[in-house]
Amino acid sequence: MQAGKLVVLTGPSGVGKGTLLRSLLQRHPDLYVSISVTTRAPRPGEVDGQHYYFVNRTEFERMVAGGELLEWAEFAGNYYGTPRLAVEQQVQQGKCVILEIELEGARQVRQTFPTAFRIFILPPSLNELEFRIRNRGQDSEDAIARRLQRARAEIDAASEFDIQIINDDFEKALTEIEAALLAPVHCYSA
Ligand SMILES: Nc1nc2c(ncn2[C@@H]2O[C@H](COP(=O)(O)OP(=O)(O)O)[C@@H](O)[C@H]2O)c(=O)[nH]1
Ligand SMILES: Nc1ncnc2c1ncn2[C@@H]1O[C@H](COP(=O)(O)OP(=O)(O)O)[C@@H](O)[C@H]1O
Repeated sequence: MQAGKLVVLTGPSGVGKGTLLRSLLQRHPDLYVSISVTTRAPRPGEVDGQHYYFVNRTEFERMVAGGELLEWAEFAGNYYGTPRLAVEQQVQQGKCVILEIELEGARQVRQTFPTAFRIFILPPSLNELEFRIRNRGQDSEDAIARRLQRARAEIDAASEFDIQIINDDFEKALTEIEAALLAPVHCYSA
């Protein structure tokens, strides 16, 4: 793979990764955001092949065994993974590919693709994180508890990443991500 065109975006559930990415894509349509495979049930409004590829555990395990995933992890009781082929094809075509994945997956990518640029998004506080997850209104109490429990360990690992961005003021965080991708990663030109 071409060096420097793979970007990993990690941060606790509910910190705003998806929302930041949607805005980033609007401003920079040339970016390619990888579509993950998951065993999680679709949320209302989520479209198969657009937000995720929704599969059952047997199908997911078949993909793992077949080497079809660049990385994968279990998160809050479900499997999540990055389809390898699409990412490799997009990088070969010169695209800047963004993986929005959790900590274990990010660590795997560091082993297999050490030149990937890795960004960690932090919440202003754990209280605000919990507020955002609840306010989003998409998860059961059990799913919220699992996400918050995982959030603490993820936040503790933030220093493993190339940069840390606090998503407090949304526009400021977006501008910081843009600046990071513009300068060292060359995902697009000014
Ligand atoms: N390792 C890995 N994590 C993923 C992948 N896709 C999504 N995730 C992460 O899985 C976690 C749960 O995602 P999701 O159920 O959509 O919940 P949300 O992040 O709270 O909206 C998040 O931290 C995602 O970044 C993937 O392909 N691989
Ligand atoms: N800077 C911000 N300030 C306040 N709320 C935010 C901010 N960024 C995102 N949100 C909100 O937080 C919730 C979680 O965001 P989301 O993008 O789903 O998080 P993630 O993809 O990291 O799980 C959403 O309701 C979103 O609108």
